[in-house]
Amino acid sequence: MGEAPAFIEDDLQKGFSNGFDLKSKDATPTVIGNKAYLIGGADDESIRVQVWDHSRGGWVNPTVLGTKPKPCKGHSAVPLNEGQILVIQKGTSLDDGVWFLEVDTQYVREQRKILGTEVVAWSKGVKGNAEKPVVISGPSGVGKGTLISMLMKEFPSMFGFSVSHTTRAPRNMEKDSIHYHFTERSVMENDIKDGKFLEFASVHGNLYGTSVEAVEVVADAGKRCILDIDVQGARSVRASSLEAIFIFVSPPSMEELEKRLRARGTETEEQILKRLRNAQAEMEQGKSSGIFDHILYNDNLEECYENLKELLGLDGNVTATPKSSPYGVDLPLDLSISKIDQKIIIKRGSPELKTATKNLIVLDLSTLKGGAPGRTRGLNVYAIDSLSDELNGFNQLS
Ligand SMILES: Nc1nc2c(ncn2[C@@H]2O[C@H](COP(=O)(O)OP(=O)(O)O)[C@@H](O)[C@H]2O)c(=O)[nH]1
Ligand SMILES: Nc1ncnc2c1ncn2[C@@H]1O[C@H](COP(=O)(O)OP(=O)(O)O)[C@@H](O)[C@H]1O
Repeated sequence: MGEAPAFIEDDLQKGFSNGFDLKSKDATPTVIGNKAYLIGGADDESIRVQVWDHSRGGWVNPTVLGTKPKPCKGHSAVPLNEGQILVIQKGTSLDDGVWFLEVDTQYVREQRKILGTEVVAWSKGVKGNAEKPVVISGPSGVGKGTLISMLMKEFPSMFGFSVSHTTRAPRNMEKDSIHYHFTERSVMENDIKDGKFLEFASVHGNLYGTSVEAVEVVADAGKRCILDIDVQGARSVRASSLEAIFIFVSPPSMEELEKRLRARGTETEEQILKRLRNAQAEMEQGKSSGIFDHILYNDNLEECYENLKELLGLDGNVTATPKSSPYGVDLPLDLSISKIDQKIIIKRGSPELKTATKNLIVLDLSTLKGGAPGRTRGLNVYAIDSLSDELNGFNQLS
């Protein structure tokens, strides 16, 4: 698995002229298809990646997307079947040390077309049960914010709000970095150009957007992400790799919507009229675009909230998922890795060492969700005493 084919062997014989220290074990390329990926040799603040493209017969410096892992004292790389390379950093904590380098996923292929260059993308692996993020859309004043607040209040450890960026001015009670990241248009436009946004849209004359970081922060906390975004944003997210549940909140009537918007008292008359005009189009798109999995009618608030909970599977006795152990554990410098189906076994100490109690850490990759841009969620991590019979005959990788 992942052994260097002849073309790589030839290049190794000749010696790379790409500045990598091939005496280091970490400089062994990982092969996927007819390309080899050399990970290592930090050039600045992050780990460097180079690609050997056999069809072009040369080394390529790819465009590297995503938050990059910090340089570390070494790593093990394991090719996965899904166009990804699992990179486990030695000498770091398990929370920070599990990364996926996407080299041929749908996102990477799309970006390759857009950018016209070789592309790879980093995505950090995070624990948790990988419940799908929840996208909530609907016209201004329908009650999205109210419903989300109720959910966050009842299930604070389960949900995390994706704090959007906006160029609109803050309302009286709104706090920067809690309700929105209030931003200058020029700053936000530059950040969009730099690929920092998962989606963005112009809504009611202002720019709004979800940064990749906004959803990463929630995933890192092991929580289910809630996004309050407009229909255009929902369409972009639908087309992305985020794999969310899409809910459109509809008012009982346009008259009631206007009443709520006016009663909220946060907008000028001009802004209210603009929001009501846009509401017509949003209602049509919301109900007919095929983007949304569910339409929720917000007539009676309590009833609507109960329906929302039912959609999210929260209507029974729900307890927060316990944090999976052994997070907080350090990945030692002398670890060895094996792969059995969808499980990665990390053994502390060299392969020859006898396994001590709880010396094996299992990374179960079978429930992974998401990926670049953003985190790879659903990493299941646990410690075991010894390899059971079913795990016998595993394939030593490094
Ligand atoms: N596309 C997109 N829309 C957003 C984002 N954040 C908020 N919105 C939408 O922008 C619209 C206006 O939001 P806001 O100014 O808070 O007004 P409100 O809907 O009346 O509370 C709403 O439809 C939000 O769902 C975002 O990050 N991306
Ligand atoms: N079912 C409902 N019945 C009456 N008023 C509601 C209902 N749901 C929300 N509201 C009120 O309507 C106003 C707009 O709600 P809000 O959550 O701010 O909407 P949005 O976030 O969709 O713009 C708020 O004053 C809120 O208290």
